[in-house]
Amino acid sequence: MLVGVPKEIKNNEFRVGLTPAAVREYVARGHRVLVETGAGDGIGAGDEAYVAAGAAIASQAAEVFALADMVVKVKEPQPSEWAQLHEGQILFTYLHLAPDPDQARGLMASGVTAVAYETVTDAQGGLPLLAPMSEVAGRLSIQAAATALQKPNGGRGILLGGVPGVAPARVAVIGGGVVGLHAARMAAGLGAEVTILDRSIPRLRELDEIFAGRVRTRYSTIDALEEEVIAADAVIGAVLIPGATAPKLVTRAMLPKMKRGAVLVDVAIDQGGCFETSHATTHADPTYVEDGVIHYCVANMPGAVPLTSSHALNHATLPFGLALAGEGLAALARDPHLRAGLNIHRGRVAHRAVAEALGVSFADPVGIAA
Ligand SMILES: NC(=O)C1=CN([C@@H]2O[C@H](COP(=O)(O)OP(=O)(O)OC[C@H]3O[C@@H](n4cnc5c(N)ncnc54)[C@H](O)[C@@H]3O)[C@@H](O)[C@H]2O)C=CC1
Ligand SMILES: CC(=O)C(=O)O
Ligand SMILES: [Mg+2]
Repeated sequence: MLVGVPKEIKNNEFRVGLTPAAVREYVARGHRVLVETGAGDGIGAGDEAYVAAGAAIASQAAEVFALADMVVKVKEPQPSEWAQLHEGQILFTYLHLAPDPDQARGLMASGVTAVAYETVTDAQGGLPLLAPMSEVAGRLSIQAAATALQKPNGGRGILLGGVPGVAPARVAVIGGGVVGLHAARMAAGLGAEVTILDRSIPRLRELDEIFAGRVRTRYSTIDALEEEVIAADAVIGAVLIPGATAPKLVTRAMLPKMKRGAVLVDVAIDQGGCFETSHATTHADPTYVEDGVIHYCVANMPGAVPLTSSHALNHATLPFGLALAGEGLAALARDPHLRAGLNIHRGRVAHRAVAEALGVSFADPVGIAA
């Protein structure tokens, strides 16, 4: 198969779909890889590193989109990229279609078979291609909160860990999955007073074991959520219902009750956000203020640390990408976990939760290679 890697074009997105080490794995299995010039610049991997790994270099993205049997990216295709995808081609990348009907229409019109990293599953009920970036974003969310809380940045002027004799900041983490765990770990590590809210009792039990009393856990009723949000200096939004639009858990009506200069970090913004007042921002202009509360809603947080993120992402995507390259659509027929990643096929939405969120009919992907 010819595997194509265009340079990412989303605002301040410095990750790359395949690292040189991943390219070498594809080439070792007899695939050809075509990489757009400069695609690896953000991780310090120049064209020469890709050539050494066995790739050919394309001078323009158009060449990659025209020739590739499978396009491997990081972020959802931007409008200029939808137009270049075509029938018979596989797209393997993050999509986050539920809150993005325009992209869904663009991909359906292109005829591409689009496999979304974020809905690929594993036998343990996890999301193995979302997890590494959730680890990164969870950890980054506390760096973002700490920065926003500084007075010159418009925040309350509180240090997350406090100092001896002065109370630390309070951090509420809504959703105790991968993002929530890593956010809580960083916040607790810096000395903050942390509460994690979740609706899964088994997960709250696990978190209680992991943190051994260092972090509080609370079942997320409306009451508990309101209490924690109002008391918090920083709130991290980290809920997920796979494929679906995020539930709006912090309402506009709660904001006036919050502390002035508190910060909301909506990591779930890529699924539409879990705060009613969230709208997506970019690394170029990451925050805005509503009702005296700072909002940080960057949808590609890991793009800010591309060295860490690109390697972590490639480690997770590699076996699935190799299966797609080796077997084509038959890999989707064989592996139900990879098939769970299928979002668009033959102009139809092939993921039930995505179809429900978009209000379109669902085309069952079973028997896809037939
Ligand atoms: N902004 C960014 O750059 C990035 C965003 N993300 C996003 O972060 C979000 C969280 O991802 P993960 O932690 O990997 O998901 P996860 O599936 O590991 O965890 C989600 C947690 O939310 C809980 N939950 C669901 N509904 C809830 C509710 N109503 N109240 C309380 N808890 C609830 C679940 O029980 C689960 O423990 C996703 O939307 C993901 O796409 C992930 C990486 C980067
Ligand atoms: C998960 C995701 O959307 C990201 O890493 O940008
Ligand atoms: Mg995202």
